[in-house]
Amino acid sequence: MRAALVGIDFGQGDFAASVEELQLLARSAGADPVTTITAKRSSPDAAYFVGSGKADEIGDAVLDHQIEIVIFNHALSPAQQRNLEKRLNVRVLDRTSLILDIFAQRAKSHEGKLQVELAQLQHLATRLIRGWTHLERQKGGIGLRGPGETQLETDRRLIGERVKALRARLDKLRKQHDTQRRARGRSQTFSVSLVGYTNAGKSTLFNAVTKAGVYVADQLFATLDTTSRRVYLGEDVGQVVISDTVGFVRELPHQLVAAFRATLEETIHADLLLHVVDASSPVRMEQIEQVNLVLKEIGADHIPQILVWNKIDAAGLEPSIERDEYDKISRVFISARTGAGLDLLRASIVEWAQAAPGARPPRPRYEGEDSGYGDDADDEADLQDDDTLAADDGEPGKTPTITHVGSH
Ligand SMILES: Nc1nc2c(ncn2[C@@H]2O[C@H](COP(=O)(O)OP(=O)(O)OP(=O)(O)O)[C@@H](O)[C@H]2O)c(=O)[nH]1
Ligand SMILES: [Mg+2]
Repeated sequence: MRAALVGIDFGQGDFAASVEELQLLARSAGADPVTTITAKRSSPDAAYFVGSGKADEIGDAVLDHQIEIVIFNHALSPAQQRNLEKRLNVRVLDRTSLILDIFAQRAKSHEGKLQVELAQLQHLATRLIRGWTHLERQKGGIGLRGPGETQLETDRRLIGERVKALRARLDKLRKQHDTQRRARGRSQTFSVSLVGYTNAGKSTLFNAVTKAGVYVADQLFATLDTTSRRVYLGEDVGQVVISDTVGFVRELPHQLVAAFRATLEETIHADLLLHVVDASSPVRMEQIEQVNLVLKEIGADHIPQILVWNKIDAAGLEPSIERDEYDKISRVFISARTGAGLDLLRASIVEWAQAAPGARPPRPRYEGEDSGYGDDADDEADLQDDDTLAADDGEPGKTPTITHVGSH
């Protein structure tokens, strides 16, 4: 789908990087960005977000390039979106809707799909004006409208009912997960969660560590569900559980953060976070900050972190480890792609696992077992197949054991 991108520079942050990110977001959603229109403003225009001269310029671009969709790098009010669609005669999408759309395409687990639908409906409910008949058609239409209801009232009621039903189902799933987690909590496997900005290289690192073959792509939000594997880290600590998670992004729609709290539950209950950073990105510091904001929002900011500076091959850095005695954060410089520095990272995880309260006595080592990362098929044996935690419907034998040992 041929798309025109619109980014307005309000003089905050790295504007070029944010436009570049919008291009990647648009491509991730399956759009083909053929032109990008930018402007500088001090504040958004109430009616069109951009000024009317700029709106005309966008209109010309729509005609010149046979644009089918215009994507704004900002949150638009329902009125702005409507006004723009009328003036440009083409579909207009804002940043929130774009991200919701990508999530909708990527969601694989039952729970993930419910979460995305809930977020989409909540977003839609705020911009429901009239003539929205999607749900009605789905349900069969005629006979659905209550007596004396307008179309708008019917739509509102249908959305409200669906939101309620989705919430109830997600609540039930969450309770199941809690029960499972409590049951698993008795055995004390140290758990590690990979977190970080989208595209930082979390899944690549997860694969390098576990050889799991998780989907890696130069796309935003390639991973939506939480996947976990056991990894043997040597005699001293035995097995740990490592989880790969959904990436974070600047201005992650609020509904999505809330909706994915359940998916991120493994993160909230982890003993240690590996905060993966794209060391080659010019906006890495801003990304670290954004990730920490989301961690705070989901209640995971108390968990100790190792900052994993990834992609050192692209950044021209050497593998190394830095310890900050003051803020207790270690920084490990690695390349998930080339494997450089993975030994340092491993040593760092082992250190944390050993220091954890309730660190368990080591599991006996099997004959011929290698202490390297997931080198031994046996390490993954009981988690090999379908061990996506988010989609886990309760097979205790197959699920990793998670212990919440609190902050260190
Ligand atoms: N040069 C270089 N590229 C890397 C490295 N690690 C990952 N990449 C690339 O970065 C891109 C994103 O990698 P992913 O592992 O999918 O990133 P992610 O953090 O899981 O992304 P989401 O799941 O979308 O949040 C891919 O094109 C990887 O090949 C690295 O160490 N060096
Ligand atoms: Mg990923």
